Amino acid sequence: MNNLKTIAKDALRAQPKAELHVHIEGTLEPEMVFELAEKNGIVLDYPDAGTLRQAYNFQDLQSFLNIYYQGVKVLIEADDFFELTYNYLRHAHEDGVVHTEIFFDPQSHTDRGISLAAVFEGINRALAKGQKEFGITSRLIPCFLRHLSAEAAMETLHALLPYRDFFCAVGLDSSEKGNPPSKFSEVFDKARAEGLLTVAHAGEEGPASYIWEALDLLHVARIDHGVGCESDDELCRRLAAEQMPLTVCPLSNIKLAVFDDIKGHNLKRLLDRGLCMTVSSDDPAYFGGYLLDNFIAVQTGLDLTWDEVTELARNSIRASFLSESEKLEWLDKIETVHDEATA
Ligand SMILES: Nc1ncnc2[nH]cnc12
Ligand SMILES: [Zn+2]
Repeated sequence: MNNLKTIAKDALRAQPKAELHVHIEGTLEPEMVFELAEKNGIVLDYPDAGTLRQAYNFQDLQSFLNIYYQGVKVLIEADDFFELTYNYLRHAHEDGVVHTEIFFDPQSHTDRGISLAAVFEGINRALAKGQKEFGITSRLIPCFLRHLSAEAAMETLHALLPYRDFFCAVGLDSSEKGNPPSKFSEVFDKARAEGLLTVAHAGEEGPASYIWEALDLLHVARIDHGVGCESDDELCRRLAAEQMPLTVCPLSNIKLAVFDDIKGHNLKRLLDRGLCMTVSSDDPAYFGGYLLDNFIAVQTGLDLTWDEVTELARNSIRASFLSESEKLEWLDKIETVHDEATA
């Protein structure tokens, strides 16, 4: 099987995949927004879930974030975080996700008076249940909100450290333009001194220089998005030489107008240049698709071959924070699925 035009969905689902870029708050479906708002006595600006969904018409990252931070406000109790995370895991399992590395935004909860204890308790309970029921393994990555100050990020890091056993890395997200990685170099220095890995959103809407900064100042293990690298040949050569993973979110990029349409997306062009490309869903409740939908979108939109799709699956495992032995196990399974499908 060289081209997946006819059997894409089942084959794509069967291929073991890791999801490396998903914001748990971005898996909050409108129906759950309303259910939790009612339970927690929160008044919403929209009459019903359908109307809220219709408002998901974004011009850019900021127009999305304005609605996303409204939605977050319905999450109050540990049980809310449990339900949110468990629903995502069920969806991910249906899509053939075997391992997931989940972002969350501590400041968007603590700034509303929600304790980190409640956030970690709810999410961790769901992760344990998801592993037991679905066999999905996971890591957690709290992100600093880059539109807030470096001091606030440092305070957040200190508040997170008592929960150090529950996360493996820190990240950087929110409004990119005007908030370069360099603003957070001290916080990331401290995080690395604590033995944490680092990742950062860079080159989603921002310039290639932000990707250089994420590499050289934040010493990231992965670049989240990174599609803005294409304008800088030297940067592309470096990313390829270092096999620095990019966690690319195709449907997100279309919804937020980073590319006009999927045919213009640079995932395949960058794959052809030897970069370590991976595919993720970012905020699936807002962008019209979970991981499998993203794989289908790029496979059909960019005419990816089965070999190219398999390379995306391999890269997702290679770029994950699993142990080397766990990676080898999944890479073996990916080869088996690949060979069976091509036999
Ligand atoms: N796509 C995205 N970019 C930056 N921050 C985010 N937070 C949630 N989704 C995000
Ligand atoms: Zn993101």
